[in-house]
Amino acid sequence: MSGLTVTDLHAQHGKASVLTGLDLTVGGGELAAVLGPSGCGKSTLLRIVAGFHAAASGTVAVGGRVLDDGRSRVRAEQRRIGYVPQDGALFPHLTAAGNIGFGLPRAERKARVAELLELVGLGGLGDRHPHQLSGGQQQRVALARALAPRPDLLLLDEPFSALDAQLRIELRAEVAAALRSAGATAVLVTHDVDEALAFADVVAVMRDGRITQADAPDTLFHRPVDTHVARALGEANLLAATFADGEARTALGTLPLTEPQTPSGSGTVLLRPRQLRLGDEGVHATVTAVHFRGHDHRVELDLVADGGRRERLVAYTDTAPPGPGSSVGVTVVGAAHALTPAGEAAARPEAETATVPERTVAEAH
Ligand SMILES: Nc1ncnc2c1ncn2[C@@H]1O[C@H](COP(=O)(O)OP(=O)(O)OP(=O)(O)O)[C@@H](O)[C@H]1O
Repeated sequence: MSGLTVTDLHAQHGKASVLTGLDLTVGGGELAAVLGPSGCGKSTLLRIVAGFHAAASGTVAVGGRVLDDGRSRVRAEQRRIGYVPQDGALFPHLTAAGNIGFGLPRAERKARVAELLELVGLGGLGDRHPHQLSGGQQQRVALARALAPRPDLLLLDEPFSALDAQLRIELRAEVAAALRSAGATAVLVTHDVDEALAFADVVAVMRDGRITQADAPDTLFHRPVDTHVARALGEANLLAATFADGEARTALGTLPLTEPQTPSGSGTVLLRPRQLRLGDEGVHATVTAVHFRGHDHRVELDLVADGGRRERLVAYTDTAPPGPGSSVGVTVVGAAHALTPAGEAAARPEAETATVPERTVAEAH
């Protein structure tokens, strides 16, 4: 199994800089997701790794073999990299089996195609043409075709984006399972946070042409390096705080910190909406809005802190909360995560971090 190492990668489209010093490491056999908004350069990154676009500088290596160093490049067809585009791009005149077997040596073709059809859950459908398959089935064929020549690395460019919500959820789990059983190293790019968290061992958050943080999904969600990553992973309560002795003083009281070694000073803490419990206990806040979402309620709250400062909060509750205008007690479950000015500066060395982060609830993705 081969890992991917991208170092200080810079890339341009014409005069526009798209990647500006991107680093990414994916271990052999690991599934990684690169998460970022539309237009941030995710496809450009994949296209450079695949060999369809040239790096301006930096290096791309797979299994220790340098494929592009900004000066010389290994040709795309010699890279042993599979690529699954958004729309699958199957050959319409070939059957599913014909698509998967295309380019394979004749001697092993039949057995390998049968094996792959099983792997992606399409046993028995090899004789169908793409127009006789559903969108999800077509994407499975595209995946099987990319895996067929046993690539060192598989690249998936938002391969589920054309599918409806339920199918996306099912297919991404199946694809992740198929890739794990094939022992593949894979990089998925997506703007869908649920997809990234559900699919990958390592999620890399992209911003301004670089990776801001790459970590296990749970670490990214609960211990982001800065407010941008905190918001990129889902709704975030970001409260003003002062830190001392491993605790944070906030408008919701004094809270333990995820990292007790946090230096004394002031900054912001992150609390996820599920960390807020509503009831009779705790600091009282005013309910400003309640949205019923089927599986839970999303509750917006207004809290007036010492000195008259307002904190807007969001909580997710299983039971129906009191309606807008009511007063409700808020208690915190678990530890708060400190986002210190020093931590923010380290995550974004060239960004301006002197500004106080907005203390509002992040927009839902
Ligand atoms: N061939 C091209 N010529 C000029 N500019 C391009 C080209 N391809 C992409 N760009 C620009 O480069 C930037 C990054 O594009 P890219 O497709 O890599 O983003 P992305 O994150 O994959 O977006 P999406 O999620 O919408 O696919 C965008 O501003 C885009 O307009």
